[in-house]
Amino acid sequence: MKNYVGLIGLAVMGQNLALNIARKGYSISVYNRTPDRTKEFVEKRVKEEKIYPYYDLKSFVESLEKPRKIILMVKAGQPVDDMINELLPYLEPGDLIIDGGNSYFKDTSRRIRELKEKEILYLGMGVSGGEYGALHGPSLMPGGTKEAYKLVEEMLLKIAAKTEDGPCCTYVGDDSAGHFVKMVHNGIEYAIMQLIAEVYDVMRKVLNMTSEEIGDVFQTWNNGELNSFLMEISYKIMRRKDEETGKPLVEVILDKAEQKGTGKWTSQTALDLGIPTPTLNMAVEARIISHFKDLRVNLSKTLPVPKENLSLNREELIRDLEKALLFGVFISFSQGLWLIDEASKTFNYNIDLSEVLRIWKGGCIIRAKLLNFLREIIKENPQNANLLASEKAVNFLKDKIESAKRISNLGKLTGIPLLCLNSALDYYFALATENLPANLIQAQRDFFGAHTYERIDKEGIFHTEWEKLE
Ligand SMILES: NC(=O)C1=CN([C@@H]2O[C@H](COP(=O)(O)OP(=O)(O)OC[C@H]3O[C@@H](n4cnc5c(N)ncnc54)[C@H](OP(=O)(O)O)[C@@H]3O)[C@@H](O)[C@H]2O)C=CC1
Ligand SMILES: O=C(CO)[C@H](O)[C@H](O)COP(=O)(O)O
Repeated sequence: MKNYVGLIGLAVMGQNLALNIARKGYSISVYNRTPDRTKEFVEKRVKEEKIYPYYDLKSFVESLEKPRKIILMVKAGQPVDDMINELLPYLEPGDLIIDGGNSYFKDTSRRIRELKEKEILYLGMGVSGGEYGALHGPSLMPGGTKEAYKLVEEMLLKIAAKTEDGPCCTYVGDDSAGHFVKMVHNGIEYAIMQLIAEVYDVMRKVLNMTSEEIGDVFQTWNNGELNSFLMEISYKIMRRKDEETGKPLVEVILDKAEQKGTGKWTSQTALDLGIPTPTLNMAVEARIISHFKDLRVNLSKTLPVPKENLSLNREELIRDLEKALLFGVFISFSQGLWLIDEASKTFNYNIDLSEVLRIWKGGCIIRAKLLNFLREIIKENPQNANLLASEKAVNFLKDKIESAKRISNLGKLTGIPLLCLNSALDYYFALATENLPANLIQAQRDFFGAHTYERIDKEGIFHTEWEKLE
């Protein structure tokens, strides 16, 4: 008897995804580069499940029914190419490789191209939900050919998270569409995490709230419009005590945020495609700035930061923070969706944004109650991916903008950096501005480089001789 599917890479994600697949009734062969990890997995975590370990790639591939379906859950980058190259001698035309890691979408396009020549099918599949999601139901974002997707559709729908709107898996689109959407998902994830961190900073520094008190506020918010996975884990984090010191664990964690690349790729891609995503970009910048801990410690002793003593109403401020956070989260999603839509047109992905929002509703890290509302907006006007153009968005943001402004001003008065919130506000103001000062930019460009400009009062391209050249 051959096994239905194979999975390579038994770290956090691979182990849990393999268990999830097996628990849905599929027999699965597993392989990991380091054999000890495979042994440990099978000994410690596999019980009744039809999970079969292999210690060499040839017998792993031979254990699979044809056409073979092999999921890669290995480190993104070169390891994916290495594994594909090691697998190729054992594969036949019609076999399918599914890359479930956080691969860069351009790598995925290249791999699809290269493997097509060998008649090997390939899906680039974003997986979101961390280890819990992988085990109990992640959000799955597969992209590639329909033919490849059809081979595994039934299994993917079974292992994905479920919501009232169906399984959190859909055929996202052609080529690297799946990995593109997962990349932007992560860009939005970075922004929401940073926005939550910023309101946390205000609460602890301006209101002198304890971590436990902040946890209580976060929990209350999680019962309302801000209901989301990231809000939920944040209140749980606030309450966790460090076993060694008895202090809230969050208070003994060093303030240097790491990153593996997906947020940075989102910003780089947005710049390449010419779509503004300042809030997502600022979340990346915030992580980069956080990394300069020693420099910050030194500069904090020398750089003057004027701070005002303010008498504030705690309840009012907390209400403002909640609304400001909602404002920032909405803006972050709207920037990400616009980027996905532009990529869909540029790369012919054919992505249905409403479906993307649907499959983000469950299992994934950015799942949030707000997604229902965003879907309503997109469904109302599928041709316009810019959420801010909808009347619903105008009404939603109307009562949040003042709160966001007050929090932003408070940040200035107290010297608290609010990179994401401020950028969300400025993005909103910029898009709501008929006359930006870009006329001066054009004049400057024309002055020093004869780059020309357009005029507001007549058609054409113009150049001025700003100074006589001798
Ligand atoms: N952790 C998370 O929350 C999430 C992770 N992802 C993505 O899923 C993928 C797997 O993530 P995660 O489980 O965290 O594991 P890691 O990203 O830490 O990768 C570890 C796995 O990759 C294997 N590996 C590394 N280099 C090679 C190589 N050159 N050849 C073969 N195998 C190699 C390791 O094998 P060995 O044991 O031999 O070292 C191990 O199985 C990554 O792309 C990640 O970005 C996606 C969503 C969430
Ligand atoms: O994809 C994920 C969640 O959706 C992974 O957890 C990823 O590692 C998060 O990105 P980073 O490590 O850069 O914070």
